[in-house]
Amino acid sequence: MLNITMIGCGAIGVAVLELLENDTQMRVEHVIASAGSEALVQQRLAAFKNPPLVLTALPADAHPDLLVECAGHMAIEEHVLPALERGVACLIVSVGALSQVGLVERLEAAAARGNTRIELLPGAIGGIDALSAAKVGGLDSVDYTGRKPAKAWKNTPAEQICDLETIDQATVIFQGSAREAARLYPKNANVAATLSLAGLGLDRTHVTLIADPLSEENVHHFEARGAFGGFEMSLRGKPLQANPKTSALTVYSVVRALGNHAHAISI
Ligand SMILES: NC(=O)C1=CN([C@@H]2O[C@H](COP(=O)(O)OP(=O)(O)OC[C@H]3O[C@@H](n4cnc5c(N)ncnc54)[C@H](O)[C@@H]3O)[C@@H](O)[C@H]2O)C=CC1
Ligand SMILES: O=C([O-])CC(=O)C(=O)O
Repeated sequence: MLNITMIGCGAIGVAVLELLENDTQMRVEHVIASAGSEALVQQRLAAFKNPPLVLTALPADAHPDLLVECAGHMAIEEHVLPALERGVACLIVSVGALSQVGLVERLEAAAARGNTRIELLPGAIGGIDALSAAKVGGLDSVDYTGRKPAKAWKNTPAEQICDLETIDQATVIFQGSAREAARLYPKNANVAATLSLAGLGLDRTHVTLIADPLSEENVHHFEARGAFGGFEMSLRGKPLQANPKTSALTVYSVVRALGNHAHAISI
């Protein structure tokens, strides 16, 4: 039985727990919540038959098989770095955090000292296997467009560019590098950062972000060209009801990755 600790118990975390509730090969034993939110998290877990224990940090004597982050960018510094140092293998969805200068190197160094590994999950996007394979032969360009319903851009700098309540057509709210996208739209820049890390890097990956009042999906489209040829992919993700900024595929990506650690064959 794979013993898992999960950081964060919001839209992704609760949905992952629901999917794993009756699994016989893996179990989330502990959930790490932000200090002060323990009661709220307990409430979210009330309907589970056998809920995980809620903590605010990984206890010093705990050695889960895997620590999976489903919380947000701050959790990488707070929980993932120290867990790697202690030799706990980590999986993360908040890949956008890695656009902070120096964080990739710090994670690598912590994992090396702990003799363990960190895995960056594809989350809301697909095709990362093909993109990172294409990188081996050399890439010329990677262009990404993220299109989401207008309400998904609430509380972001998009509010200074257009009135999200009243726009009646698709509006470009950002064009630039993945590095700048991550700085301005951290909660929506995980896909851009993942494509950058798999492909041409944060400065050479071109990003366009669109607020679309006519869309009910989170559409991630990218086009890559290089020595291998070219490919493009469009993923029309359904947003989670509990958090419209997050696509449902992210939940399934976490469950798939955990399953790949628990099962004899990984795919
Ligand atoms: N790679 C990808 O494609 C995607 C990645 N994400 C990432 O996943 C994160 C979580 O997404 P949702 O579940 O939709 O968000 P959410 O806001 O519904 O839930 C996040 C939960 O984590 C908790 N949390 C925040 N910081 C924490 C910390 N330092 N320690 C412990 N708990 C903490 C919050 O209190 C909240 O309950 C997002 O912030 C985003 O960075 C989200 C969507 C796609
Ligand atoms: O679609 C999603 O779930 C999240 C997203 O765009 C991102 O973080 O880049």
